Amino acid sequence: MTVPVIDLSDVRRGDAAARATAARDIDHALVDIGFFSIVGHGVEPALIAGLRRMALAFFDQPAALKQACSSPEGSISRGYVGIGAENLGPTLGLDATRRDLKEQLAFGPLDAGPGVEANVWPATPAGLADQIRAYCRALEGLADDLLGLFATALGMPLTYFRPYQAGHGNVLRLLHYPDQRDLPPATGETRSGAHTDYGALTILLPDETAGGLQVMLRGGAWIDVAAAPGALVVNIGDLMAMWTNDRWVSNLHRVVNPPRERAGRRLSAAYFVNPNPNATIACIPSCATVHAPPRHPPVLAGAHRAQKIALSRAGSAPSRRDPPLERTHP
Ligand SMILES: O=C(O)CCC(=O)C(=O)O
Ligand SMILES: [Fe+2]
Repeated sequence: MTVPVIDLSDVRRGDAAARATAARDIDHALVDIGFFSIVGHGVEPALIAGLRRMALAFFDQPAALKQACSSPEGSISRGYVGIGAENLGPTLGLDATRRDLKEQLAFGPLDAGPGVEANVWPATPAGLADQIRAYCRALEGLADDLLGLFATALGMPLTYFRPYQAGHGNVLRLLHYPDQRDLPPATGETRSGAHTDYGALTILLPDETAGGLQVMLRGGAWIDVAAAPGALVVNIGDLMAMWTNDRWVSNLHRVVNPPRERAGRRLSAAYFVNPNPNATIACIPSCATVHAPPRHPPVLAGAHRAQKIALSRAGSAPSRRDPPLERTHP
């Protein structure tokens, strides 16, 4: 089994039949594996190349310059976070004591609004802020297109998810996994521990040259998430799984170390599409029946995310009351 590829070119041209086909293919992918990749997504190759170049230029700066953009105390997903400070294994209670061998730089919504935390804009490299803004604008549009297709796939009106995004909590996270010749892993350390994403969906710009991203099949085997040049990878997070009553799987994924003989770093950019923090996420009407009543109590989107971020920073995790890893089909 491989991660399916979905071409959005005809959908973006307004072809109704292509839209119905894409919605069906997305539904199958999200039921089976929780991941798919997209081509024909409309994000300009030059925008992607520019983002990658700027991100690498940021991470290549001296540590003191990066630390000057540190995530403010108490902040959720803003600014620079160094190696080992946020680790994904502990967010599920898996790999609770392991560090992720990555550093990151995160940005929230571009438009400040009530209750929206300010971004930390690095002064260098010059042009980074403009590049981030342009990429985030493009991905905001793509996220809206995808959520429209998700709504169609679930038999709901096209704009069903839009109100949940109005004061969105989307986050762009640039992720740099250093060359491991400079940073040999300690026993058990990997680029990223196994985790599920927290929100509605994630649009990942992968590093197709470096590899390393893997997703778990329902049977328990790990497979590589291979992406064609120019493709973006889409997966859903916990809140979308709850919304769909576990019809769709918020699947376990991780980033493994490169083989010892294959050096090199990995640069990826994850755009996390998070519902409004004050939105209540409860089973979508089309996803419940008398025989399959809602399985999850309603949750406040912001509270779920804050809890996960706290676990990623805690270094150890309490056991979860409500394990999200459903390995059976609904
Ligand atoms: O860098 C990657 O390829 C994946 C990162 C990831 O899964 C995450 O940060 O949630
Ligand atoms: Fe992830």
